[in-house]
Amino acid sequence: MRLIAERLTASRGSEPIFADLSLTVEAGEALIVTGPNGIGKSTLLKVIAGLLKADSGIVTLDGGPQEAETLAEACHYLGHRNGMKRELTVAENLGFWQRFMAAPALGVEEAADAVGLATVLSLPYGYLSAGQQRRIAMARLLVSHRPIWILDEPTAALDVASEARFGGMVEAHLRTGGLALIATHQPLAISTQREFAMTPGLTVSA
Ligand SMILES: Nc1ncnc2c1ncn2[C@@H]1O[C@H](COP(=O)(O)OP(=O)(O)OP(=O)(O)O)[C@@H](O)[C@H]1O
Repeated sequence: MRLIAERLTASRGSEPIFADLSLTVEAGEALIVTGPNGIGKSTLLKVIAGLLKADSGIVTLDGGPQEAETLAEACHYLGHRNGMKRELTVAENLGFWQRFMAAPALGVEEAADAVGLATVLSLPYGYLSAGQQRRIAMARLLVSHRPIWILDEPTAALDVASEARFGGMVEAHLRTGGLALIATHQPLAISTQREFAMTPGLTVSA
């Protein structure tokens, strides 16, 4: 499996953000997108996930799962927001995502346990601390199977132990043939990674 973005050009409003940007991510690999605030990392991830339309260029998945008709169906996207309802319990939130995404993988309890939070399942999500909320958002990646993980600053708000646990989660995902595209300002504990540095000046490739 290979994720290929070719000559992507994107803008927000009337503002050009990047042009002719190309990258490839292979199965088993994490591509880490870095660069200063406002350079366009989140925009790039949203375009690749199919959440924003590019002005031009194409994103393709070579050798992806046959059941996925679109790239969006083959990926988990975790943005700055966690995508959880504050009033629902942690278990209800994870259960919702498991049903919504289909392709169930770990059970809700197992996924919460994998992020070290098996004890908070019956609490309203809104009661959790910022770091705990982010960890439960990561558990969402485990309750259904998607071969592509697109993650925007996933470790913001995490403590050191949780950063290490996150690195282990991504490595396990890569070992089973998945791939990851991750925007971050922080070093990540992932051994199989390659950096894609976005710099001022609009044409880049990786
Ligand atoms: N909804 C929007 N409408 C208009 N402009 C936007 C919108 N969202 C982002 N932008 C602009 O697009 C540019 C790129 O933003 P983006 O969030 O992709 O950057 P980033 O590299 O992810 O930044 P950061 O490191 O701060 O998260 C910024 O100049 C930002 O102001």
